[in-house]
Amino acid sequence: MLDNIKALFSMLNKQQKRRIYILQVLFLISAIAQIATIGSIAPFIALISTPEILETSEAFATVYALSPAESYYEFLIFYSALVCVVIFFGNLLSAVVLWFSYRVTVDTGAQLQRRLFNQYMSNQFIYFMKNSGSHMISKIGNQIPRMIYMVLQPLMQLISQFFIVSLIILTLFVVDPVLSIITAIIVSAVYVVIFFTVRKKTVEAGEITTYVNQKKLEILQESIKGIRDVKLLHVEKWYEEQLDDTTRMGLRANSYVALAGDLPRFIVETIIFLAIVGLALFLLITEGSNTSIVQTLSFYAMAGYKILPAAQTIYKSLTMLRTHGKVVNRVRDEFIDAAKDAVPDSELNSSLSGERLPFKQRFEMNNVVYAYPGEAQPAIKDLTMTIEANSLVAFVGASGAGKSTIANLVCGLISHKQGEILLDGQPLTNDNVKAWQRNIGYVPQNVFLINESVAKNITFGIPDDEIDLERVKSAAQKANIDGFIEGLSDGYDTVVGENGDLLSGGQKQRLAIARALYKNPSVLIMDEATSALDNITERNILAEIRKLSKSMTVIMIAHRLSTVEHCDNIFILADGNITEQGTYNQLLESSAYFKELVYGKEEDAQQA
Ligand SMILES: Nc1ncnc2c1ncn2[C@@H]1O[C@H](COP(=O)(O)OP(=O)(O)OP(=O)(O)O)[C@@H](O)[C@H]1O
Repeated sequence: MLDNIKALFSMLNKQQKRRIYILQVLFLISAIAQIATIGSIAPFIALISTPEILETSEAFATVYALSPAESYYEFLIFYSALVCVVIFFGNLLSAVVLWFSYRVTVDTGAQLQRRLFNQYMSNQFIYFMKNSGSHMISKIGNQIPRMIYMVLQPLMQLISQFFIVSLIILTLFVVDPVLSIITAIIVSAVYVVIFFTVRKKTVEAGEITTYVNQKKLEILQESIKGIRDVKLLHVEKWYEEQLDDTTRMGLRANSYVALAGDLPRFIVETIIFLAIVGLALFLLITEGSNTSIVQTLSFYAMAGYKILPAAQTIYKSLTMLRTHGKVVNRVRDEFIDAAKDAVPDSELNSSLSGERLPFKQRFEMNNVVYAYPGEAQPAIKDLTMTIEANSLVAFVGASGAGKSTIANLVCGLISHKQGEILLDGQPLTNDNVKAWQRNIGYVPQNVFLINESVAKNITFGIPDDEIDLERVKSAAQKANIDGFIEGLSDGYDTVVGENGDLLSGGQKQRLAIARALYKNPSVLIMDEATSALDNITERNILAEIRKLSKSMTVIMIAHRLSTVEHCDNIFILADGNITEQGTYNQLLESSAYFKELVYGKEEDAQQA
């Protein structure tokens, strides 16, 4: 458990630690205030039950003399008011400290979530290819809140209640050392025995909770995102049962932890009640009926009334720490892992604005080698090529030949390990890659759309007040989707549904093209970006793209040869390298592979 607490503190920054230390001081002050409330009740009861105490007790006589009261009743009112003030301010202070404690812990959680998200975002593109999205979502959305609510908050409660219990026992010790030691031993023995009896199962319950949270997320993502397959395979019931089984497993674990946390209360409550009854009988037998018995009993009853919930909270907090402690180490490890290859925070940019790298002549790759992390075989092998600025080029090749990998290298989303990439003769490095990326518009194979308006999908990532509607319309026109958008009920304000579910595949692709063009890129990369379009729409877009390529470099990754006919240069890729290049007509002459592709196409056309 100490290991978990250390791990938790290792994640906090200086300010967070300072606030937690301040909180400890406040806990101590609040505990002292609570003790004052206990201490003020017993004399009050004595004063009511025995008015003559004002003369018999030296302490009462002194307070009476110092007070403005001139009679017993006036003093009773004065003392009652004093008790009320002590109780009111004591509890007010405790409430304020509790509020501050929640603020500090919740704030810490929010900051940690933001920091982990920032670390994820500071990673290279490859990090997101290696790590699953649900894993990252679960860390931020699930495990950090669990760490805050199930570990940090219980830890703070444990410390605050520990102060209260210790001070009560200390006060009892001053009043009656033997009795206080016996109380402390009995109460702690009950808690310790139960804690050690249930601790193994509570740790297991914590592990089950971690598993269940992750599993539920996966089941929900799989079934909802893969709804088409789920429906066609008729496996809705299977997913429902999976979800139900997993949820039940989690609930069983949680109810065990809840029961283990509440169980000792009943035992300790009974013991304390019996102890007070026993004490009353003992005092009656040894001292006879007198006022000091009432005073002593009310003091112990008040102490018991305060000590019981405090001890219970300590125990429950310990059970929570035991159950969920491991989540802290997991989050800490995630911070370490995500920080390994993260770039410094200052290099992250939150807008499109910023310097662009001038690109006027050519893009070159010289003997570039790229292997995906953990892969023995490079995906790109000793590749050399030149793309002239403001030209229209295409990459053609079999599936897995390396086309998308080249596109990622051109974008600087992945970094080559050998060889060099030159932009107008200048090497592409970590220092200029951001400025280079501002030049690039990328249309991916799988279009990602957000559940927002058409305009926001085109301007993706731009703050609302910076959206330029004229530019949006111009991009839509070039992508051949302006007519469709204007025909929609809300035009550019029409919401497209989650991942564009209210649109056809071709409409999604054209929105993605408009999004890439909105950036006014000097390089446009289209990764199979017209595959879902009908022939006429594709022809219209390609005509537009050809016009654009007079003032923009266009790189197309293509399976369909119809898209490459008018290219200035076509690169044929096989097994991570360029095997041939030339114009459409040149390749028809020189490349057997290309010829086969074209003949295939012609045969298809004839069949159609
Ligand atoms: N994230 C990755 N990790 C490991 N290997 C990868 C990864 N992505 C791609 N590869 C491998 O790199 C090689 C090139 O893949 P790439 O996606 O670039 O091919 P492609 O020509 O674009 O294929 P397709 O036309 O099917 O999209 C393939 O052998 C592929 O298995």
